[in-house]
Amino acid sequence: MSHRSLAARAITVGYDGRDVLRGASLDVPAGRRTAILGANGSGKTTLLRCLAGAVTPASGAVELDGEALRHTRSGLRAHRQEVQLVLQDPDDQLFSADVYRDVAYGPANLGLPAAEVRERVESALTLLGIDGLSRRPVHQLSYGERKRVATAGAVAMRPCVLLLDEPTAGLDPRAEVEMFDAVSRLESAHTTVVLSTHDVALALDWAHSVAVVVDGTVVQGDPVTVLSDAELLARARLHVPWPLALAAELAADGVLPPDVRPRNAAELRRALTAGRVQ
Ligand SMILES: Nc1ncnc2c1ncn2[C@@H]1O[C@H](COP(=O)(O)OP(=O)(O)OP(=O)(O)O)[C@@H](O)[C@H]1O
Repeated sequence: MSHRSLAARAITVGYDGRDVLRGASLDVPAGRRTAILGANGSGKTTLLRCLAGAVTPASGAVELDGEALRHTRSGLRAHRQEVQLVLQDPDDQLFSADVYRDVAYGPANLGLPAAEVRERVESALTLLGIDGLSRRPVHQLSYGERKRVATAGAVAMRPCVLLLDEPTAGLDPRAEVEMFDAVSRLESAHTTVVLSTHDVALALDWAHSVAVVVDGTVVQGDPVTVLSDAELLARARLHVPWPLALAAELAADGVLPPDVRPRNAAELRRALTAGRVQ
């Protein structure tokens, strides 16, 4: 398994004759963390579904390592071995009676030997910190537990790119930290991670690149630049993340220089003690 780049090139896609995305482009360079932000209904899930090959755009292309995805049976099958999507609601994804069988479903479907399926399931459950749930009936699990099981199912496919649709929505703060611990372990194992979220502070702190879905298109750039753009964020029904908003207020009070752009509490603290970030 190795990092691979994924991209959407000028895709137009909609439902029932109504376009959701109109010529939207997104770049996910290999190994770079990409966060997708946007209002409810803006098209984040639609974009992720296109990247995963689950929805076919009316025009434009999805490319993996520069090669256009072919929406044929074999093209999609090959794509899904490399790119996995974890849906926002785990109940849209889970269907087996118990956790083990659910996580094993994908690898077993690839026709892998039983020993390899077992090894993949066990390592995915360990990576998500849910070894103890292996024999539990899925319907008895809490929402947060089901979310981890759904993620383990995608991880067991050993994708090069993992797309996570709102992975922290509905999780308690500790579970959120644990989800990101799991994401870090995946990155160490050469999986490129893309996620959608409404959490602007999380995107600022975590991502290498931020993409805002707004008015049917995508505005992508480095997190500090994009998330300092109050006009863009207002159009997207988002707000400036607190570290940048607080630094701007402290700059207005003359406490910080105007060009300080902290990405998190630690950077803000450093700026306050040292006079500026870096
Ligand atoms: N299968 C579908 N059939 C018809 N319309 C759909 C379908 N899926 C999504 N839509 C519509 O497309 C638009 C974009 O939906 P999408 O789920 O991509 O948005 P989102 O940005 O992920 O929203 P949220 O933040 O609420 O999860 C919405 O208006 C939605 O109602």
